[in-house]
Amino acid sequence: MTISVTYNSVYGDISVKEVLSAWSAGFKTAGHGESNTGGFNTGARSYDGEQYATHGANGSDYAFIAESNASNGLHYVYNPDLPASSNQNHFLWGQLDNVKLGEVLTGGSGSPFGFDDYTVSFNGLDLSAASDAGRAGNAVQDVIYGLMRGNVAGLEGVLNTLLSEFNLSTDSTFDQLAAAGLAHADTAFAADIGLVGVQDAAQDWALTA
Ligand code: HEM
Repeated sequence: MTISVTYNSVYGDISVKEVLSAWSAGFKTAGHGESNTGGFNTGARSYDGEQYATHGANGSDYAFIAESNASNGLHYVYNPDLPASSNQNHFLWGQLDNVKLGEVLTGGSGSPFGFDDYTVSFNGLDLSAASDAGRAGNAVQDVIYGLMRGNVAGLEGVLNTLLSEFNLSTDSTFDQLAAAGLAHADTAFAADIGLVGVQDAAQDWALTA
């Protein structure tokens, strides 16, 4: 599957790396654990679904959505019988296709996650991990647990691998990705920003991306 990127047109002349780093700074850290578990689209205490999302800590609105194109394609293993630190505990497996970054998380508890303000969606990441993958050497875990701590290195590595096939990298701007046919700007996002209460375009986009 080829990578495809949908970005808010206001970020067109900014590099992928700069946008990731701005998101990371805004997200701070989710401080994951009992107090900030994040959740699956299927429900607050569920461990499986098509999407897993969480937002930053300390009042940050920055958030991410990890998404599978497969029905019920992402699974979290939480086994209270194992120590929390066990490699076979607290890990994410399944098929990870898309990572979306933005601000002001919406949805969840049975409905699809979205954002009031979209930044970017990286689609076609094509990562997967088996049910017994554990944490070590699990690319799905590396990318998502990284983001949960505001660390974009795992995602950036995956993007660089995919973009290098096209002589592009995370140093490229979104408009350069678009010129290569890998990305498209969504001007509807830009129009949406600042229009308080108008969320339909963002929601539609979330469902069709
Ligand atoms: C789906 C992506 C998720 C990943 C990659 C993930 C990963 C982790 C990791 C690596 C830890 C640290 C374990 C340690 O102390 O070494 C942890 C802790 C924890 N996670 Fe998750 N987690 C995810 C989602 C969730 C969800 C959906 C819940 C609950 C609904 C949850 C509940 C917890 C709790 C309660 C702890 C603290 C456990 C303890 O200290 O005893 N996590 N998680």
